[in-house]
Amino acid sequence: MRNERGLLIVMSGPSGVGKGTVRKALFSRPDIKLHYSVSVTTRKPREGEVEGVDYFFRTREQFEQMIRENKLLEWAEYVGNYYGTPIDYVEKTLAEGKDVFLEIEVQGAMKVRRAFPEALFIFLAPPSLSELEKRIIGRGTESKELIENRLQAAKEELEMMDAYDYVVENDEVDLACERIKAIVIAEHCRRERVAERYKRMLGVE
Ligand SMILES: Nc1nc2c(ncn2[C@@H]2O[C@H](COP(=O)(O)OP(=O)(O)O)[C@@H](O)[C@H]2O)c(=O)[nH]1
Ligand SMILES: Nc1ncnc2c1ncn2[C@@H]1O[C@H](COP(=O)(O)OP(=O)(O)O)[C@@H](O)[C@H]1O
Repeated sequence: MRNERGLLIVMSGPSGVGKGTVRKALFSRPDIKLHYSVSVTTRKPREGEVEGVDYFFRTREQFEQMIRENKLLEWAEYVGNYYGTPIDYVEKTLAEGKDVFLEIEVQGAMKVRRAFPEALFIFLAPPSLSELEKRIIGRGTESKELIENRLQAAKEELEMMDAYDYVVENDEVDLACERIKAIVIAEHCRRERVAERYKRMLGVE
């Protein structure tokens, strides 16, 4: 029986690369058992987004209160809105031995690295910059000005790729999911082997 803490998996990537799409595809597969941490945001809901499923939608005042009360594992301001990870869900789920999946931007991911250096960091990358631009524009959820801001943010985010443990190309959604699954399985195996070797060295079981 596994009674160790679960694995914290952090996925980032530039706006429009397909993080939301890949995450939803991952969570619709019965062969991958991850637990999604729903973030809090001050951004307005997009059409079809559901409170408590896509995000917890809050006012700036409510969000700032959560910061003051230390209810967030990390938070960041991104293109004019706050985004943050509720700490209680992450702690509780990891303690139950379950793997938690965060889909967050790069500044927040670096804060998670400080709090959870053992977490697994995956960067979702586009096949090309022109394909990325096509996807941001093609999604059609933002105004022209916001698209410009997101494209600028995306270029800065791409520079952070080096800080991640793995880079996964999102050329096709199913392939990206397969790669993430393979990384998570390999990481579990590696960590279990390391723990076993260490216990043997100490002479404990
Ligand atoms: N730091 C941080 N970033 C988040 C969190 N939740 C979502 N994000 C990121 O905020 C950025 C904007 O998210 P969103 O407005 O939903 O747009 P989209 O991901 O580009 O479709 C994305 O890079 C998300 O990964 C969070 O809890 N913390
Ligand atoms: N592998 C892919 N191939 C083609 N289009 C994709 C792929 N992944 C995502 N998309 C499309 O790109 C757009 C942005 O995807 P989205 O998941 O909203 O990105 P993000 O959450 O990273 O901002 C959407 O219109 C989505 O359907």
